[in-house]
Amino acid sequence: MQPRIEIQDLTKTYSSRRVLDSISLSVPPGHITAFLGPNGSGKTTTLRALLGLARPTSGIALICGSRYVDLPNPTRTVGVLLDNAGLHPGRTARHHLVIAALAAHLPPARVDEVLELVGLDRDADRTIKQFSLGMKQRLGLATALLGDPDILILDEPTSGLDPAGARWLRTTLREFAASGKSVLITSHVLAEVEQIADDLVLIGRGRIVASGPLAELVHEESLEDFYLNVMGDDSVPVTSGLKG
Ligand SMILES: Nc1ncnc2c1ncn2[C@@H]1O[C@H](COP(=O)(O)OP(=O)(O)OP(=O)(O)O)[C@@H](O)[C@H]1O
Repeated sequence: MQPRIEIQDLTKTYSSRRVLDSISLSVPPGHITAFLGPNGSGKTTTLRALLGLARPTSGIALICGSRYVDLPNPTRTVGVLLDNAGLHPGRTARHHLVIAALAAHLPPARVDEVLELVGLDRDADRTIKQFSLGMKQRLGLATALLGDPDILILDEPTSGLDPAGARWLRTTLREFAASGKSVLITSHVLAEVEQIADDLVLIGRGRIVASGPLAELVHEESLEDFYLNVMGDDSVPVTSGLKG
């Protein structure tokens, strides 16, 4: 079966600094893959390369066998939550989603559906500048779900979500995967990841350091213990260490 997401030997350098070093990973249908690693290890850069937002120095990054830019209906294929930089503070949530739906040739009725799905229906007509971090995150998720895609690519989706929101997201992603759809998610909240991920890919300083099914990689210990063991010194920021 063709992987929904396939990255092979992806390398990215910024001004001769190699931030991704021959990254490979794949996400099959029906799987939730968690892409984990310390701050600055290369997760967002990998997602940006996959989404055509950063040009790979070498290697390939494909969605359903195509580069993102070559997908005929990107919004219907893949829903993306990267950061919430695209949210205009003066627009209402509904206005933001209507514009996104029009741009993607999606039926406007879908806007009310996703507002309800993420629990923002009662706040739909408030401006985004009045939104809390978690509400912006819910709106970002609503935007990702607009096209009813087969794939979700979510960069730290739980950040800012309250416990009810985090539980809603877990349930939504599990149902999404159970229906044969695929998720690639980054997160630093390992207790959340432990509850939903099928597969893990760990990256440290631009290199894959472990990958495989969660159930095969993590046995007796917690995911946090596994992660910290695998990462070793890579999990400690280079500049840390207060001198006493
Ligand atoms: N546009 C850029 N120009 C130069 N360096 C960059 C650029 N974007 C990212 N980097 C560098 O690439 C490395 C990987 O960054 P990236 O944002 O991918 O990390 P991350 O794993 O997503 O981190 P975090 O967990 O903090 O979000 C970092 O050293 C970062 O400084």
